[in-house]
Amino acid sequence: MAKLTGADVAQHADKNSCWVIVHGKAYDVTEFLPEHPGGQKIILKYAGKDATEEFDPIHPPDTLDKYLDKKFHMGEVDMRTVAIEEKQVDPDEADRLERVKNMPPLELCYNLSDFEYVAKQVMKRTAWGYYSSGADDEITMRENRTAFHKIWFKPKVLVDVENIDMSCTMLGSKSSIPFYITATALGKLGHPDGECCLTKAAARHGLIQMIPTLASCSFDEIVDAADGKQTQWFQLYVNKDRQITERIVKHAESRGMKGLFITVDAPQLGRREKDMRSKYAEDDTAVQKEGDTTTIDRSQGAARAISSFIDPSLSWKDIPFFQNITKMPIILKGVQRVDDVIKAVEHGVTGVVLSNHGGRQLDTAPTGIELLADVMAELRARNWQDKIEVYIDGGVRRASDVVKAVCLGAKGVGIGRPFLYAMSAYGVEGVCRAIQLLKDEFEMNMRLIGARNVSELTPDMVDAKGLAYHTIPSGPDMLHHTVYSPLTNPAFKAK
Ligand SMILES: Cc1cc2c(cc1C)[n+](S(=O)(=O)[O-])c1c(=O)[nH]c(=O)nc-1n2C[C@H](O)[C@H](O)[C@H](O)COP(=O)(O)O
Repeated sequence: MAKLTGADVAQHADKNSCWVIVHGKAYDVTEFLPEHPGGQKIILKYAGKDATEEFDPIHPPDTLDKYLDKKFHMGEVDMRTVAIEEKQVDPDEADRLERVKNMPPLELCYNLSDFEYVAKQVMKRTAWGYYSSGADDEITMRENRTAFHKIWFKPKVLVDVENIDMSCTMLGSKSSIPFYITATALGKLGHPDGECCLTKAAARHGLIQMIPTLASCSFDEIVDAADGKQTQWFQLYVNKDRQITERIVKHAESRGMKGLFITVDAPQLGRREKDMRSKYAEDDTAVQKEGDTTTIDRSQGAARAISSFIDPSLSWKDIPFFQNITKMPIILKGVQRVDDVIKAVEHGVTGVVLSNHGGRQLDTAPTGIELLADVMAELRARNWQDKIEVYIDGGVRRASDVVKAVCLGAKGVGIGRPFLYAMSAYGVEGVCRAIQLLKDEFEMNMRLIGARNVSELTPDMVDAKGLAYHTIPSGPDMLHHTVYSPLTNPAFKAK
């Protein structure tokens, strides 16, 4: 079949007949226009043209193959005949680079909050709205942070701590330190190289990276960006179509993934108002008009736009399906109760991540660190502590948080937003600096607590009684309040 030309596609450039080109193929999206969660405007901007650059940061590469009926796949386009729109740098990217120029040099970032401050200045609104948002009133997102402040160290003195070994193993793979880069979607919203930035930094620092299902970079791009020696895990959102899921899992295993993290806390994505607000501000066709009876909720931000495939019927009865299709260790990511950890052991999974998705799902769900203390007590009471690897994530911003989690029994700790923030202005170098800052803090903390290696970080080195008390308002957390509050931040006022 002859290829289409740019002129063929350009004839379909309005609401009545709208074709776009993505990765050299033409798609008729006319019927899809009113359903696009991101609104119609953004698609019509590229009607009859090549939309690849706009499409890539938000949509996993196989989105159209998976979700647009084949009858709307119009065929290959001879890209030599497509008028190059003067290939200008994406205007958002030009703006980002302009803002980066006014940021402090990387060496002036001394902690992860510095990166958060810089990211807020540098990122475009949709990126900051998406990355920084938590669900509803963001109580859990804040509690993720303050929970660590309720745990106090009980340091030992006069321990010979000249030689410190921070290394550990997680799921049988070596890591230079007991934290990993966790799965966070849409990496290209914050930086044009997306998740590949995280891959390169993880390789340089001997860290494990968890690759998200909803990455902006394709899965193979991320694996190809690895150095061939580093360990990568795969985070899975289970698709309603189990055949798609099976294909994805088998491919992940064939590419060398050393762990399958099944996300179990998101049968529906949480309601994140900063994400929604930035979506509205960008494109008011994304909201339903008077009399518009379609049921699509187009007011959601990037999150809902990309997650309609997730299967809300996923349940414990599905665990054998996964155990049959892969030899990878299976970890349930997003477990939030002690009795579900017990069930996980009984179902023979290898591990759990005690997590509330960074506070982006059920608001006032418990924090991973608080749950960890209860989980380990129950596992030890049954002498099951060696039957399952327990991880936590959420709100980790200091190495002392990692030390506390390991003392309480965590095998390792996932860190999300800080690496996105570090990447937004400084790319790979930013993520490497963030990791190095944590390593320096971790080594110092081990010396000061009196532990020479990770196995000496034990429960008797912390006093975690304070975890039982949920945050008593202790006055505004000005650092974060000024970063998050829409009241002090005009950028978040809807137009
Ligand atoms: C910050 C962030 C987190 C996301 C995330 C996207 C962002 C921007 N996304 S989300 O689009 O669905 O919400 C994912 C995801 O793809 N899959 C997942 O398992 N967890 C997702 N998480 C949760 C993440 O894996 C950690 O649980 C969380 O980031 C840990 O909290 P901190 O960010 O405070 O470290």
